Amino acid sequence: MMTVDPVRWGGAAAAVAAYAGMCLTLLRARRAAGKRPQDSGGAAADWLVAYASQTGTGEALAGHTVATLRTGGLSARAISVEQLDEATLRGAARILFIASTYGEGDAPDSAARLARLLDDPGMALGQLHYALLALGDSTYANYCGFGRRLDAALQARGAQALFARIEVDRGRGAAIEAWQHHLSHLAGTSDAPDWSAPAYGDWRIAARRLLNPGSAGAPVYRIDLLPAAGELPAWEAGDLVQVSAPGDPDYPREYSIASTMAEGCLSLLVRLHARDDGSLGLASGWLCREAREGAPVLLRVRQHSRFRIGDNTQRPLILIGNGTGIAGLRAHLQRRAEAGQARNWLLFGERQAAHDHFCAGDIAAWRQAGMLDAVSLVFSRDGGSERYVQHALAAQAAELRAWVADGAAIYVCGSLQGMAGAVHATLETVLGADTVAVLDQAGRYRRDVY
Ligand SMILES: Cc1cc2nc3c(=O)[nH]c(=O)nc-3n(C[C@H](O)[C@H](O)[C@H](O)COP(=O)(O)O)c2cc1C
Repeated sequence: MMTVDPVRWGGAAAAVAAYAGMCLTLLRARRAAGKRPQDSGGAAADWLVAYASQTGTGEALAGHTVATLRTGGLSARAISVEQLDEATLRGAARILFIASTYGEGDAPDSAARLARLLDDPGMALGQLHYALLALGDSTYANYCGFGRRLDAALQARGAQALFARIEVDRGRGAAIEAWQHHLSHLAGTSDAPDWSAPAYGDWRIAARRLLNPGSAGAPVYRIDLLPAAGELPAWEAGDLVQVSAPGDPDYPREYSIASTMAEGCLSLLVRLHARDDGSLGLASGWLCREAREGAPVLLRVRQHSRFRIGDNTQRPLILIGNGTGIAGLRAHLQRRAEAGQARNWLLFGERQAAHDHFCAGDIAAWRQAGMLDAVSLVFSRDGGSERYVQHALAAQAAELRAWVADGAAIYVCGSLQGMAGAVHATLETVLGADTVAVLDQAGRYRRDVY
């Protein structure tokens, strides 16, 4: 489904005229870019592909975009918008932006600097030609909110669009094909590399266990999966999977992986979602209830580089989460235990210790093995003085400062509403907003929130 503003595509004649105009603009842009026998790939690339991506879809599309431009002999390089500094932005002649949206119409974490730069009324970008691929999900009220704001801000600063913004609804192929089509024109090639998403693999449910019997919240299941044949594919702690549910194969659901490869199976923690009318969510209902043990599952592993350990291996880790967010934190803690990295502090929140103490056995085992320095468990309905993880964090402000001074990295996994925003605000209160921004820039503050 192509989701470009319908007004722009209102009449066939207008569309044809617009298309002809666009081709002219592209032709000019291509001439201006000049053809290179081979790509320098260096800092002086003619085309920058700047991605603002949270979970890697935009980053992967940026890689494909660069590859397509290079196929046509153009010099191109992909960078995260985190690396887009003021001098680069003011000096760039051509940038292709790929921007996803998070929260309720928010920018991904990596886009904080870009948003600040574009807020500067003194920023003039008359020299810049750009195009924008906005990634989003039309079930959110603020569909492609950040991409749309970015587009408006670029135009307000005088930048000129090479073609109209393209919006991609939940990864739908038609919009991506439209983007590819424009790129092929830019690069003057019909020989674009294959962009197809990796195929789903055949897996099966090896085991399924209810983790919170008697909970006041919705049931959460641990689901262990194995490939139907052959070896486990490679993944790292922090990575995600996409599951294609039979009732809704076009919209894969993403889950954080809760286990390490060394454990020999891929585990997910899935909360059974019930709609207002009592019917079960399509994907979670199928995974948690309808599919039997042994049932086939179509699944693919996705790298989530922003939530991997990266170069934080030697650092102390502060791991903060709630609910099924323990999944991503569990994979990291298990990996740390396997690697003998003991400086870990887990802060985890749920409702009642008696029912919702997810991963209690793992936590006890890590503690006993000396792999967890500190554990702060907060059960909001048990009547303690600390109700949520952000309150536990605030109550231990001195420890938090000491850990960060000692080089710690902070990993947050779980719900965006209620948890991640409040944790962020607490971090800013305790550490200072500047320090949090520096940690973020340095890859020492990583989030997998949903
Ligand atoms: C927690 C969460 C919040 C989201 N909020 C929005 C939103 O407000 N508007 C929207 O259009 N898409 C929203 N999305 C969808 C993402 O923008 C979409 O999945 C995108 O393809 C992700 O790209 P990325 O992997 O490059 O970050 C949200 C996704 C998640 C997981």
